[in-house]
Amino acid sequence: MTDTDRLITPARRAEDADAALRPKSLDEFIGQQAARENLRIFIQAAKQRGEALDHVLFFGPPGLGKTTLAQIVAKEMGVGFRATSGPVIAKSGDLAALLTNLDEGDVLFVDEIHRLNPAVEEILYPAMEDRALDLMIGEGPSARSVRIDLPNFTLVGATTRQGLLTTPLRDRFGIPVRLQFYTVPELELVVRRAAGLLGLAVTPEGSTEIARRSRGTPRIAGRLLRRVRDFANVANAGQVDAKVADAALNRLEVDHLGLDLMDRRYLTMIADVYRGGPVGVETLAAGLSEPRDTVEEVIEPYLIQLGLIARTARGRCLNGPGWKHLGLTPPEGSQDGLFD
Ligand SMILES: Nc1ncnc2c1ncn2[C@@H]1O[C@H](COP(=O)(O)OP(=O)(O)OP(=O)(O)O)[C@@H](O)[C@H]1O
Ligand SMILES: [Mg+2]
Repeated sequence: MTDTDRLITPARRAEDADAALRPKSLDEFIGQQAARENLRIFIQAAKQRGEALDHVLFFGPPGLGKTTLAQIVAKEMGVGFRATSGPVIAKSGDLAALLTNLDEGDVLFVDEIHRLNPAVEEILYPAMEDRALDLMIGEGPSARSVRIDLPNFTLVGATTRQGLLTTPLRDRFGIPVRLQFYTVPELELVVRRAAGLLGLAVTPEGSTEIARRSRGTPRIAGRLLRRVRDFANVANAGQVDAKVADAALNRLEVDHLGLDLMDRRYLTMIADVYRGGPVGVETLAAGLSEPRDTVEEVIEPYLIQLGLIARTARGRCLNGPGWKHLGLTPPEGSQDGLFD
């Protein structure tokens, strides 16, 4: 099983008919209250001054709403939205073409901005700072640089790996926004809103059950809701209540915390093979046959959020709640007590 095969992966999957469920305005956007309130003020101020919004960087785990917010920023500013992504921009010329084709005030959205190649990134610095493009014309001794003015634009970057951004790039974003995992009550609202859009009847207990198992992630909430709907339809259940949701999610092997087989393999490996740790992430990744990135970006953040494991300088450790979730008791002398 690779990560993208998992029902509960936060990564995009083909089945995520994202467009239909995507909130279209700041008012419609659920949760991330601090980020939302700040954005609202910055947008209002920029509009009052008749300026483009300062450059915005959204960072945080997959599926929390970075792309959605980027689109909302453009909508709320009343400007055009152009989207691209780090790995797609191969040459500096590609970026130059994108930038010179922007209209005044436009949002240029660069997804996975930590994956820009360094030559392309160089072009971005003067573009962000002075809204200008420095192009080299000719080669050798006769080469000269010409400066082309760009329209005022807003760069909106998104990344799951803020730590991989170079400092000069990170420093050029006036508005850095960290997205947080959603609380269960927030995810209940996400589920109810999505159910409304899908024309599906869900009881409050049904939405709680789905929300609790959605790993703090609206993308997963939407996906689980669609799967639960399939079970409900086939079972001729008039509405999704806690029982219908629970039965469906158990069948899908998503447990009551939202963990699946991969998470349990990860936890079990630390418990059984490494007596609760500490164990290095490389070792765990090798044992699970998963890339280290997947382990760090996809599997661990939610387990840490739940307090089941801890990342320490010496490696990963299973915490008390982690042992408990597996139905095991920590061996004598394990690291457990430290992280309870
Ligand atoms: N605040 C929210 N309220 C309701 N639905 C949301 C919210 N945030 C995200 N969603 C839903 O979750 C889906 C995933 O969001 P989005 O694509 O913006 O995540 P992302 O952070 O860009 O993920 P990735 O890192 O994979 O690009 C959206 O299609 C949307 O339906
Ligand atoms: Mg995205």
